[in-house]
Amino acid sequence: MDTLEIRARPYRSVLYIPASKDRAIEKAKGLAADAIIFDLEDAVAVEEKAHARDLLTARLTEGGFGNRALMVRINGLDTPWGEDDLSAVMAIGPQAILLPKVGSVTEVAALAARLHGAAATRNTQIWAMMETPMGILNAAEIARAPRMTGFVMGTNDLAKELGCRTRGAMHMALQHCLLAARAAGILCIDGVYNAFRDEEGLAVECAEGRDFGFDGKTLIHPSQIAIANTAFAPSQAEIDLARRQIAAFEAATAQGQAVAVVDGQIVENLHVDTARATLAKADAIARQEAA
Ligand SMILES: CC(C)(COP(=O)(O)OP(=O)(O)OC[C@H]1O[C@@H](n2cnc3c(N)ncnc32)[C@H](O)[C@@H]1OP(=O)(O)O)[C@@H](O)C(=O)NCCC(=O)NCCSC(=O)C[C@H](O)C(=O)O
Ligand SMILES: [Mg+2]
Repeated sequence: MDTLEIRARPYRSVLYIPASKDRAIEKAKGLAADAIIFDLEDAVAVEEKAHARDLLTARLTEGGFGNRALMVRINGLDTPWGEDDLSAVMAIGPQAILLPKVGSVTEVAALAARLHGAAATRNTQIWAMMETPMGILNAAEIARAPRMTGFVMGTNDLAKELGCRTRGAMHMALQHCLLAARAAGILCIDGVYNAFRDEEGLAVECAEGRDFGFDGKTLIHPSQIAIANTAFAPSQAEIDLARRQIAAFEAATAQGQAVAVVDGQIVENLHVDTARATLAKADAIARQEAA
């Protein structure tokens, strides 16, 4: 997939749903999340792993999730559940498989080779949880792995591995993964905000993630969706400015100028690229919300 195809849909809100919770799976059909991660890994207790796998297979086969992007986070292939998860997922062929705790490009390439062999997964993409020190260090290579189209930051695991106590202490890792993702033309989604009843705190963290350049935020509760959808969408002021920048630049170039001025700031061809990307994102959101 090329970058344009990858960016054809929004990923403002990416909701985790424990695959063991049938009620939550059903509820997802009416939620305004842009994407859903059905989780077989950390949100599912060991005793429930097999039940969750069977339930998810049944629900995904039934369908009814509309236009949302659907991905499945399997257990690591080095765990007792990973191979069974992969077999189940290969029969369904979701849009993407999210591989946890990725440490190297070799792990992704091995998974990609296996997907190649099954008809249902011919078009299945791979996403990587970026949440181990080795994974972060290898981010640039992982971002270029076969079938790789997105990173999800795993800030809980990363904090555990680093022994750090604040999000600020992970800024370097977050930005390193963003650099790697952008260099490869793939998506990059921010980590979860654990205090799911603290709406103000979530809004602050979403604003920071948007300022950094993330495409959206992973979420753990339906009440977080609207906040992320607002934070990661272009505002009306940004859309208006983008239109005025494009118009001013086109008028300037028609007169042989390479630079226009809008609101006291220069507008060059690179700013017009950004303005067009803003409008494309707004269009993608409108299409998603109309579907
Ligand atoms: C956090 C929760 C355990 C809270 O659950 P609960 O107390 O039951 O919430 P509510 O009573 O407020 O629920 C209200 C209704 O909403 C539905 N619900 C709740 N959560 C979800 C959801 N995620 N998706 C869809 N629907 C959801 C409830 O069923 C209620 O519905 P109804 O009864 O019809 O009114 C719980 O929200 C939860 O389990 N969240 C997901 C946790 C999870 O997925 N964790 C794993 C991902 S985080 C992670 O691993 C990140 C990464 O790897 C890292 O390292 O950082
Ligand atoms: Mg994790």
